[in-house]
Amino acid sequence: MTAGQSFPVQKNERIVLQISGINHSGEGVGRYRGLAVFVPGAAPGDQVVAEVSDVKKNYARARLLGIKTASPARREPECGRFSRCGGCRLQHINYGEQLMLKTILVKDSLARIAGLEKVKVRAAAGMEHPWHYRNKVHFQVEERPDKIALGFYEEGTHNLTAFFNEGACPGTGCLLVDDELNKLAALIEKLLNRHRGPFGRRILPQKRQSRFFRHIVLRKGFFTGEVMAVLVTGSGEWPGEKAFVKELLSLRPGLVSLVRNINDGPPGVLFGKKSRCLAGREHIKDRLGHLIFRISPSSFYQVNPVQTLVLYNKVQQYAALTGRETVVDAYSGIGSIALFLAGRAKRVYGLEALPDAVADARKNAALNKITNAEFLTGKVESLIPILAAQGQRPEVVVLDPPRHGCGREVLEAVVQMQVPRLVYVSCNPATLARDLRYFADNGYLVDEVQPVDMFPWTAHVECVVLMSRL
Ligand SMILES: C[S@@+](CC[C@H](N)C(=O)[O-])C[C@H]1O[C@@H](n2cnc3c(N)ncnc32)[C@H](O)[C@@H]1O
Repeated sequence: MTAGQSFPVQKNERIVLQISGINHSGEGVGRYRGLAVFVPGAAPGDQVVAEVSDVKKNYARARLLGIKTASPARREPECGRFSRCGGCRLQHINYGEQLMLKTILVKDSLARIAGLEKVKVRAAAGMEHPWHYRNKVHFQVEERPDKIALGFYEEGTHNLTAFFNEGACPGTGCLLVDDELNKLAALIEKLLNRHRGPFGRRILPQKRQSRFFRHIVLRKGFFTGEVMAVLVTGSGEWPGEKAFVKELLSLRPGLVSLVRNINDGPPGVLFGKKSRCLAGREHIKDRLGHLIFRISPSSFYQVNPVQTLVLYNKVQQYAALTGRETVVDAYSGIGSIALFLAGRAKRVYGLEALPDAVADARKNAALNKITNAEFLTGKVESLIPILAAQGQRPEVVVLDPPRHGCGREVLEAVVQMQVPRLVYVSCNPATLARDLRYFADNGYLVDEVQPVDMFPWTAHVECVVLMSRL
């Protein structure tokens, strides 16, 4: 809108809107008198009646009141908690259409943010069975006066949607999570209630920060079946701990790892610094392709193992190694990409900030008898210039940063190294587009983008990108 112009819609106005796409949060998008209007719960192809709830300079947001004409892409959401629980955003859209929308989302981000309209974006690679794919889940714990409940917070709130032993679908858990982990979570909730000690009864729900039981994190080695449970609690004595452990192990004798993590820090931080193994070992193992990985409670490990193989195979294809190359895997986590590529490279360096993950990566190299991989602890920002100063000239650099993308220093250092081939793995199309613009302005051709659907039914999409130095 330019100064002096009035807005095409007013707050509380009812409008009829044709929905033509989705935004990066999975909300339906339509245009009303030229203004983009976002409608949560609307599907592309719907004609909806909506009430405007918020008007901003470049867009408005509206509440879905009714559907005048339903899109052929609509489906009945599978989960009774859809739209309350903030996890899934696209359960009302059929899976084939979702994949198309995610491909378009990536294309649009590259065009709109980076001006890269001509880049080849392949169709998003989807799953054959897109349910119960998550090998990791993190439940919030709520201490109510009457019980302890596990669940997820509703979008942007601290209201817990409980997942087990109550409500519309008791015991079903989350449809994205591995079923064995759902069952384990339901059992843990029951046993926490049985062995909770005096804490829950003392604490009022509004004082959430001071709650003793904070989170339950469950992980499973999808290809090994090994399961880990981490109970994140405050530092106080838990009188029921021994009885809880004993009963859990008698009911789940195959549990490979049971850990208590102590966290007295602010509520936004998942893990504290101290952990104690309550049973079994402090890690689990998983297999990816021909490799075995050990995974510690706090280490990053991709959550969709089936699609991780699709992603890593693409990375391997784009890296096009012949056995003579030096490869840098920046943001290497527990070393999975570095080790995946090591068999086809002369030497691989993994760069990672988290000491626990680097320790896992080194153990993973030994476990797989890989001797040409070296893992360095520190920020990629400082490690890449150090490698460059040592005279390393990698033929391939893989970048797999967190959602906020690469720091400017990383982009500059990679360009200065004159790396012939870059493979960028991203979980955020917006920061990916920003970083690709930088590479395109500094001597790189963006050859191809492959979106991979790591998170069906959510609005997230992962991408692998190949770039070559002109
Ligand atoms: C998206 S994960 C990728 C992990 C790994 N490539 C994989 O596929 O499992 C990003 C990783 O970057 C690490 N990290 C975040 N910021 C970093 C930085 N500035 N320097 C080095 N590592 C960083 C995180 O600890 C995390 O392990």
